[in-house]
Amino acid sequence: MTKQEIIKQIFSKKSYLCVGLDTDINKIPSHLKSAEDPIFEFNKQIIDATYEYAVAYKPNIAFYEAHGPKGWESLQKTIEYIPDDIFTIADAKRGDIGNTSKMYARAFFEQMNFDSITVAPYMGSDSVEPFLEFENKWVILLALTSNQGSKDFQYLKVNDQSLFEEVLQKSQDWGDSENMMYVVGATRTDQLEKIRKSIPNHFLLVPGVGAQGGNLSDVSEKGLNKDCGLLVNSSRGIIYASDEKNFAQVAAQKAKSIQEEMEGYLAKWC
Ligand SMILES: O=c1ccn([C@@H]2O[C@H](COP(=O)(O)O)[C@@H](O)[C@H]2O)c(=O)[nH]1
Repeated sequence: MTKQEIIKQIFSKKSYLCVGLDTDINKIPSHLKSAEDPIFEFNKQIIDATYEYAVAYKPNIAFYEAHGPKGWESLQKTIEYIPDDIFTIADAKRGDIGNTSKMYARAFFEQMNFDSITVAPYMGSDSVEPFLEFENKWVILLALTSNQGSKDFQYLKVNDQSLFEEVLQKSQDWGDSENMMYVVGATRTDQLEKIRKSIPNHFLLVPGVGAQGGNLSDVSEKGLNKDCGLLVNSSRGIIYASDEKNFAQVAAQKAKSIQEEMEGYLAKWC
């Protein structure tokens, strides 16, 4: 999917919501557990209910890998079910020596046809570049993550700046705002203005609103640019809003209320 296609979706739906499909068999409503593929059945109903309000879906690959071959099958069915006009993110956090990264890229871009994949920058340019060789596919590079442990390394000083700033700067040599986005946690808004200044045109994937306590208003005020430039993810806050039979309806209400808030911010800041 191209940047222009992403922007078109955002302004037509008036939403920059990404729904995270972190589907945990232990958290899905009990009436679905007798289905042939409960994980896919849950995802299907969540997608049907939230499609109107979302521009992206982000299955976190760990939740599927944990079930072995059956989990990969649920993931494949899920990705095939997501409508073509929706941006898809494989939250896989991959990255290895070049010839291995190439295989990861083939798995997620060719076999599963994801639009994008999250990649860890730690192994450097040759671990990221193989993902950038695919046309209309995106690398979403981890920059400043939402978890507590981000403080262990990401703020360490390197060349007079924080390591995450070094990642932002150095990676400008690898790709551009047409094929690279960055992960910046919603719990890190104290850095967001500065990040937006240093990469004015890139999209940011922002996880951490909802269950992790990040604030959508703050993220939007500091992170929006003229093209929107944000995909804000919520997983548990939407998909597990209810564990009753009406879970999909409740998920839709949650997604709708986030979309309505986003509509206001788009009108104000873009
Ligand atoms: O910095 C990061 C990078 C990735 N994630 C992932 O996003 C979702 C967040 O889920 P919630 O339930 O909305 O908290 C999850 O898949 C994480 O692995 C992140 O949270 N922070």
